[in-house]
Amino acid sequence: MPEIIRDRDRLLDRFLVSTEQMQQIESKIFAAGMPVAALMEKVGGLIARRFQILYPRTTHRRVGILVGMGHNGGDALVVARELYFQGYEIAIYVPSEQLSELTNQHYCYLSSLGVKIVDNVKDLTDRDVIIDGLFGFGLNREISGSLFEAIELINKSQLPIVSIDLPSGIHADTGCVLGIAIEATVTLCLGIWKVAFICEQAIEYLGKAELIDFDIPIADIQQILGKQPMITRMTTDRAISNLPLPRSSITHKYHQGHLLLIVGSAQYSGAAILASLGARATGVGMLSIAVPESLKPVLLNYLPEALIISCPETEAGTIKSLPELDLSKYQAIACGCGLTERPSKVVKQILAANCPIVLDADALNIIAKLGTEVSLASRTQPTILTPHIGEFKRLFTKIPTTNKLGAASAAAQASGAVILVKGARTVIAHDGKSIVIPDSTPALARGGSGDVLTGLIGGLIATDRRQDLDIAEVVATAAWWHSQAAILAATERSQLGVDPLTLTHYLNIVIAKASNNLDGDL
Ligand SMILES: NC(=O)C1=CN([C@@H]2O[C@H](COP(=O)(O)OP(=O)(O)OC[C@H]3O[C@@H](n4cnc5c(N)ncnc54)[C@H](OP(=O)(O)O)[C@@H]3O)[C@@H](O)[C@H]2O)[C@@H](O)CC1
Ligand SMILES: Nc1ncnc2c1ncn2[C@@H]1O[C@H](COP(=O)(O)OP(=O)(O)O)[C@@H](O)[C@H]1O
Ligand SMILES: [K+]
Repeated sequence: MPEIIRDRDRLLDRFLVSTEQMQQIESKIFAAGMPVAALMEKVGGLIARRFQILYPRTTHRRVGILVGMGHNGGDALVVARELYFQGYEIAIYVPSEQLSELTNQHYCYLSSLGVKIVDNVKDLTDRDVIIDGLFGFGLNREISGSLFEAIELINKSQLPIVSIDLPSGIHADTGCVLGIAIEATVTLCLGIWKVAFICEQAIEYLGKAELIDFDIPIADIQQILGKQPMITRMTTDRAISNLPLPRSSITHKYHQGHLLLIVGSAQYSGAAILASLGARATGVGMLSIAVPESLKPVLLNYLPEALIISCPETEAGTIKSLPELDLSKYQAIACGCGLTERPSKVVKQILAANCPIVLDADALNIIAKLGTEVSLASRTQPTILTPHIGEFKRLFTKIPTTNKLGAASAAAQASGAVILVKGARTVIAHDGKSIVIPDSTPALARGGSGDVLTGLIGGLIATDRRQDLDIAEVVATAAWWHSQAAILAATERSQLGVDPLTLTHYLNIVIAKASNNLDGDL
């Protein structure tokens, strides 16, 4: 029986493949009897149908199509033929003379139909829209010569471009630009998300990315990627199912977790407020906030429900020491936002706590100075480090950062911690597995956004009561939540209107919306 479509969509959206894995999956399908030509026909048909919705003939009749020598070009030719029969006015440009067999057959048939074939890519620049079928995941070296010039010219034309599978020029496994790449308006990724779609260097080329499902059996995907794949994408249904929702009707505050935040200084009091408001959105049962004593009034003004722990402070307004505290009563501790690097003794004390701890910002710089691995060596409970790339370099001086996914997993392996590397695409690595947050917004690129995330992570860990939920899954859920709230806020207020305080207001709204949408699906 075919997979139930809704479940299939949800599962498919979590997968991420390398070129090699995609080729292995493809081989399985072909070995099982699916003819290669039939698959290309099916994929081309799906792309053509999607294209007609995105760019109807009534508004985008004149279509220019770039055709490469491999199967990406073959897909493009099937699309060309289908659109031709739907009444689009097609012109194709085929820069290579050596086409692969199947691609060549489609080319011959199109020629026989009298479809316009142009010799110069310039002749495509007066079109309404371009379809890019030059290279897919078969791109394996730098683009140069006339191909380079063709891509350059098409990019300059400012026409909308629909890329098939990948923007030509983007390497499927690294997201790197090999010489030059098509700047797509829309990219229709075929079958399974390729790694490039979560690489920061590819973001500006992908445009709006969509997955075109061509019915690869889930069992075949799982045979190659494993039942628990090494790298997965955090998706809406996955994240929502990880939240502490719905609550038990008979729960009480002491069953909803107790989070201790250790944050703030006179200089950075706002960071303490933002982390606290992030934590508040998780509904954590009890929230204790340790701050320098002079910050108590301002914190209470924002969070009257919080238990403020007034700490003795230095002349500079930083935490001097923690008062006598029983750390065993907290389900999680998050530390570092706005702390400054002075309270290193406090951070050392926290490292000895027998509960999960989240270290961010100044706490990261403190442990980097103490020696990251040495500092974490005696931890028995999970440690979560949430560096941006600058902090990461200080924490793990020997790990190269060109490949963020690789860097995060190397750091997780070296330290035993859960590593969350921030940025346009946040990555979470732990225990040989990585989770990527596939969607976000540059609206978050402003001071204070990260403080909100620290509070969210701490709050979610403290409230988590499920035994089966991996700690990295909880951390990734918080990061997904953070991005989704920013996306919603940016939609309603523009990318400029997502100051961190506003972001905290959207945290609960976005969850209510996402849960309602999922319920509506059922
Ligand atoms: N697998 C699947 O599940 C499905 C795959 N499908 C489709 O197939 C696509 C992959 O097809 P593909 O393997 O033929 O590779 P593709 O990207 O068309 O190009 C390879 C050609 O380019 C050449 N070449 C490389 N770099 C170059 C450069 N810099 N400059 C110049 N040339 C360069 C390379 O040359 P070679 O290395 O052989 O010398 C080779 O000839 C995939 O993206 C999707 O669209 C779907 O139809 C159905 C399901
Ligand atoms: N271009 C971007 N696109 C998406 N998210 C971004 C972008 N730039 C930054 N972010 C996110 O914003 C947050 C910034 O955190 P951080 O660098 O710690 O700042 P701060 O310490 O000032 O709060 C992180 O969650 C990061 O992933
Ligand atoms: K392409």
